[in-house]
Amino acid sequence: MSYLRLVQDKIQDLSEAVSSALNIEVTVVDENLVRIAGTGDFYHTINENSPENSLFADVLISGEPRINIIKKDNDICKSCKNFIGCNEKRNITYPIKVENKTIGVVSFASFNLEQDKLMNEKTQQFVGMLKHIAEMIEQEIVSIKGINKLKVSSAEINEIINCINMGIIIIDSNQHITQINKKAINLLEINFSDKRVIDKNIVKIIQNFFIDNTKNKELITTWKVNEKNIKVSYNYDDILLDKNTKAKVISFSRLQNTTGIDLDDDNTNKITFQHIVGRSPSLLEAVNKAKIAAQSESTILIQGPSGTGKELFARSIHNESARRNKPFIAVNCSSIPENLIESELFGYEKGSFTGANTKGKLGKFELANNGTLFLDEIGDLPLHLQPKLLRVLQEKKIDRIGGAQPVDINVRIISATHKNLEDLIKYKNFRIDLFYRLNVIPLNLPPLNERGSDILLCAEYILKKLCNNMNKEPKVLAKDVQEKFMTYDWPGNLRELENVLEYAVNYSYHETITSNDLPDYFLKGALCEPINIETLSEKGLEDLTIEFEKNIIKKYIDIYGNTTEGKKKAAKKLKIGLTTLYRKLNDYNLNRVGEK
Ligand SMILES: Nc1ncnc2c1ncn2[C@@H]1O[C@H](COP(=O)(O)OP(=O)(O)OP(=O)(O)O)[C@@H](O)[C@H]1O
Repeated sequence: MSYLRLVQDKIQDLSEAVSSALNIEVTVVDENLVRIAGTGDFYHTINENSPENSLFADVLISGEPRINIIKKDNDICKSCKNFIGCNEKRNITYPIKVENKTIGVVSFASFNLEQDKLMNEKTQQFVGMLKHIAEMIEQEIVSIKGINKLKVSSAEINEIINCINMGIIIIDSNQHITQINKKAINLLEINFSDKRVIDKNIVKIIQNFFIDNTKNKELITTWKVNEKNIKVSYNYDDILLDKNTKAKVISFSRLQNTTGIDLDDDNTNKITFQHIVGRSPSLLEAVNKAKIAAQSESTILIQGPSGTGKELFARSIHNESARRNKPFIAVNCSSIPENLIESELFGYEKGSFTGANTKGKLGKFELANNGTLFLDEIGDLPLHLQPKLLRVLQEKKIDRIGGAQPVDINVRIISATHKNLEDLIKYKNFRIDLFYRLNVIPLNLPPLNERGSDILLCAEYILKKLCNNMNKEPKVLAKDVQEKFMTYDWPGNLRELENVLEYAVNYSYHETITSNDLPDYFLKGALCEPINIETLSEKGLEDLTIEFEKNIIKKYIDIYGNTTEGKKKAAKKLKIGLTTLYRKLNDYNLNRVGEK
C-alpha cells in the first residue's frame, strides 16, 4: 500500500475543491502509477494504472516537474500506450516528494478549449499552486510516516490497520508477521490474539502461504489455516517502513465457499432476538415488529440514535429469517470513501479497474446473494449512487462496473441510519422514491434514556458478559451507581453503557462496583462542562480553543471507547477524518485517555 493510498479520500476532496475553484481537471497518481484521485475524465479511472511509459511515469522517474506539455506535440505523450484513448490537451505535472523520494505526482490538465486557454494564460500561477498542493500532501504523509517511525513496533500501526475493513497482514523480508489486524484474525478464524501471531513465520499460520510475484493483481486462492480451507482474494504491496526495513502488506477478503455460507463477515456467534435485552414497552414493540419482519422478505429501515442496537436488530432478523444459513453482509456506507462505494457494492469486471489483469471483484451485493445485505448509515449513501440502489431494489439486477450484462441478484436489504432521513429528503440529499423502497417496514429504536429500568437490566447483562470475558468474579452495581445510571442521559446509548462498565470492571477490585470505579467523565455527567469566566481571564482565545478541543476529544473517546472502533465513531461524530483524530490524540498526548 502506498502512503498516498492512506489519505486517498482526503486527496480526492482536495482535488475536487481545486478543480471546481480553477475550472481545470486534477489528478494524483502514486509511485506504482495507480491513480489515487481524479476529477472530470480522470474520475472514472481512479484506482486504475497509468501506462508505464506515460508522462506521469516520466515525472516519477526524473523527480522533475513537466510544464505545459501539449499532448499532440510531446514525444513522451506520442509514445505513450494511452495516446489514442487520452483526451487531455495540455498538462502540468508536479512531483510529490517525501524525504527526497518521489512518491507520486499531482497534475493539472485541460480537456477542452476553455480549460486549455486558462492553463496557457495562467501557467506560472498553476505551477505555484501545484507546488503548494504537493507540499500539503507531503506534510500529511510526513505526519503519517512520523507515526510509523515512532511506533513501528507498537500498537499504533495496528490501530491504523484495524480501521481497514479487510484482512491486513504485514510481513518482513523473512516472512515473519510484524502486524496483523483484527479483521484478518476473524477472517482466518485464528482463535487467539494478535500477540501470539506476531513474530511467527506466516507459514505457521497459513500453511500453504505463497505469494504470486505479480504485482497489482487481485488474486484468488485457497489458504490452509488450521487444516481448514479458506478461499480468499488477496493482493500485496511492498513498502519501506524505514530506510532499512522492507515489508509486504497483504490485504485480503474472504470469498464464499461452495456451500454459499457467509465467510466474509463474522456472523459465527449467531445473534438472535434472545440477545436483545430489555422489557420497556418501546423496545418490546420494536422486537415484536422485528420478529414479524424476520418472517417476510420486505425491506426494513431501522432508525435510531447511535449505539441503540440497530446492527444487533439487523443480525437478529437475518438469523431468524429463512435466509439464516446464507450470508449476512454488513456495509457501512459512511466509512467507505465515496469513490470506492460503487465498486464495493456492485463489484467490477475483470480489466475494468486495472491492476490491469485483475480478476475483477465481487461486490457486496453478490457476496450477499441469497442472504441479507445490511446497509448501515444509509443516509450517507452518495446521491449519485441512489438511483443504482433503487434499480437493484426494483429490478433485482446489478450492473458490475465495466460489466456488459446485468447480474441477477436475490438479496434482502436491511438498512439503518441515525440520521433523520425525512430531513435529508427535504434538503434533497436523499431520494424520496428510494426512501419508500427501503422503508417498507420501519423500525424505530428508542434511545436508552427512554427505556426506563432497561438501563439496569442491560447493565446487569453486560456486566455478566464482561466479567466472564475478562475472567473476573461476577460483580454487582452499588445502589448509588444504579441511581446514577437511571438519571444519566446516555448520549452514546448502549455502546456508552458498555464502555462505562468495561472501565468499571477494569478498575474495581471488589464484588460491588461503586462510584469510585466509574470514569470521571461519566461522574461529571455532561459532555461540555459549563465555562467558568473567572478562570478564563488569564488565557488567550488560542489557548482556550486548544483546551476546549482537547476536552471535547477526550470526552468523545471516553464515551465511544479507546479502541479503533471507538475512535472511528468519535471521528465520525466530530466530523473529522480518522487520521486527523490520531494526530490530535498525539498532539494532545491523549493516547491513553480512558485510563486512570
Ligand atoms: N438491547 C440490547 N441489549 C444488549 N446489548 C445491546 C442492546 N442494544 C445494543 N446492544 C449492544 O450495544 C452495542 C451497540 O449496538 P449496535 O452496534 O447494534 O448499535 P447501532 O445502533 O448499530 O450503533 P451505530 O449507529 O453507532 O452503528 C453492541 O455491542 C450491542 O451488542
